[in-house]
Amino acid sequence: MVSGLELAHWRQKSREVAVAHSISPQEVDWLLQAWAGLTPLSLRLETYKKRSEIPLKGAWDELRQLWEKRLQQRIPVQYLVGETPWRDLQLKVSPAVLIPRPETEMIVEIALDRAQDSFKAGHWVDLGTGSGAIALSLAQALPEGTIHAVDQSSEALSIAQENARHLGLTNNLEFHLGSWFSPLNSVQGKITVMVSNPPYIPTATLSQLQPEVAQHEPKIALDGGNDGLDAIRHLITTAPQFLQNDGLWVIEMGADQGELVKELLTQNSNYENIEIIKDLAGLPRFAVACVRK
Ligand SMILES: C[S@@+](CC[C@H](N)C(=O)[O-])C[C@H]1O[C@@H](n2cnc3c(N)ncnc32)[C@H](O)[C@@H]1O
Repeated sequence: MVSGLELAHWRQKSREVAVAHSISPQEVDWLLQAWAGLTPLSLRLETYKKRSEIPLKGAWDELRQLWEKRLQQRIPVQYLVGETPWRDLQLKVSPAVLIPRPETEMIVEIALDRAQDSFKAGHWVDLGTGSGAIALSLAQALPEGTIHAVDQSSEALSIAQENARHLGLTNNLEFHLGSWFSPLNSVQGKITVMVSNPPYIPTATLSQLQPEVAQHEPKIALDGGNDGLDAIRHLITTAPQFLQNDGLWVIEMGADQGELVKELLTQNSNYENIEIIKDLAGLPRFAVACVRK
């Protein structure tokens, strides 16, 4: 237990320290939401200040230690609290999975918008599912469909499965351990939509990323090989064998990879209706194509 006033004082000080460390002060509030159960509204209006006692999830000292860890070890706050909001889901995360990014949220709408109505009851795949963010959103939106969530990391797949159980989204979701399409022989040629946010950062760039990413997020989720396009090339080459004729191919990529990805798709005679789509920041972020065989 802690008083509202004490918490407000700590919050104010910590927000200042965050700015001095080039960390968003918003992160203090995320910690307080998770640790003290405060709502974004009560934080914004500071109504929590009037409360004489606020129950905490753990010890008051532990919260302060977590914040010190955030500052000194540059551990992302989402790993410290073990969860993150994404779209309308609250997802468990651990250092075994990439923290799902806000810019990825759009990929779900892109796939749902462009999929023909008849695809909605078909087989959808989320390749490199990580925390399960994309697959779970699809499972929620497509009760008639079957969503196959694939990852090469067994630890990541366990987190995705835990998220599915916790959110009650297990009915139309299947989990597969393995590399890209390789565990999906049973649906070969029958997949209606492939969605993937694969690793796409060039290996040499990894060490230049901010410490929160470079030191704490899983390398398998980030490293896209020499030019960052290893996984994307593989998905372009193998998808036509696994997707049905007319099937939809959707990926997220690096903001500077749009032209290259478009060229790779254009060079492959199995793709048409190639489209590069910008994210909310106006950066080319998604590639969509239709498989024609
Ligand atoms: C950029 S993360 C995306 C995670 C999640 N889909 C998201 O958007 O937050 C890439 C994911 O691909 C997985 N991955 C890397 N190589 C893979 C492979 N060969 N086969 C399947 N998954 C792979 C990683 O483990 C990681 O979970």
